Amino acid sequence: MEYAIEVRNLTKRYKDFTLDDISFALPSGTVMGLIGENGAGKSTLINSILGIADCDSQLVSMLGLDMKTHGKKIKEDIAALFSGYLEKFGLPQKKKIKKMSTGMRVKLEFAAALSHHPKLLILDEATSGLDPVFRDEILDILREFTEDKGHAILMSSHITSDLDKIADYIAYLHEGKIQFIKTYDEIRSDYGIITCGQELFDSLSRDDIAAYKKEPYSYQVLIKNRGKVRQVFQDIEIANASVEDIMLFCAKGEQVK
Ligand SMILES: Nc1ncnc2c1ncn2[C@@H]1O[C@H](COP(=O)(O)OP(=O)(O)OP(=O)(O)O)[C@@H](O)[C@H]1O
Repeated sequence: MEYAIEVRNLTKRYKDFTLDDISFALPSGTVMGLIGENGAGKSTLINSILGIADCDSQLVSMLGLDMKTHGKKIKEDIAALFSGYLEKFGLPQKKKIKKMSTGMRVKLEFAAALSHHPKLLILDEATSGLDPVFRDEILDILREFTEDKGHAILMSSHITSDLDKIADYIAYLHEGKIQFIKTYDEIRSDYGIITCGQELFDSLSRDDIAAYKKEPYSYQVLIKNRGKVRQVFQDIEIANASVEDIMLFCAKGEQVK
């Protein structure tokens, strides 16, 4: 399989934060959504991959080339967009551009980035601050981009509903560590939510509980081995867990010890 991005054992240490031993591969022709709460390390990961931040790694390769030895060539074939891109990089903002709405400006940035015909797009919260109509237009542009099987996208976003519409894989980063990288099919078949009382909660295998929330008279349980739980408990109701549910459970729920 050809990979648009391959990262092995990437670690980046700040004084109070460590992006810890990250490994993943993004197949060509696919879109990976990078999610995680504020401060989880999404921008640090993207900046490390792009060489904007120094990091330790065994391998960072993009479009089949090693970033250490072919950084210049790789950068010709990738486009990276960040939130507030124009401001951040001090690009000339002519009056006409200044007068544009945020939505128009972001569309312009995408158009400019794509006009170089990149093979890989790396987007860090690039659509944040846009209303649903503009975000939808950007998603259409991204969908068109991925129709070419030689193209790929890595995009961080807090708007999980956007990722639901476009991503093939979801990578969930929590406190500097990758919690999982899964396809939507895997997420649907692996995870589920059970609302239950103490008795059922106690009889669930601890290995099958990803996280739970205790409510006054019941438990909300995010299970992670849905098929196995279903085999044991044939009559219980298991609701589907969205990517947002999983994030909320893992970030705010309790873990079994
Ligand atoms: N240059 C830096 N020096 C020291 N610490 C940093 C630096 N850049 C980021 N950090 C820390 O690294 C952690 C991860 O930050 P990062 O911006 O990667 O998270 P994020 O997942 O992108 O968050 P957000 O969703 O809020 O953008 C934070 O605790 C942040 O304070």
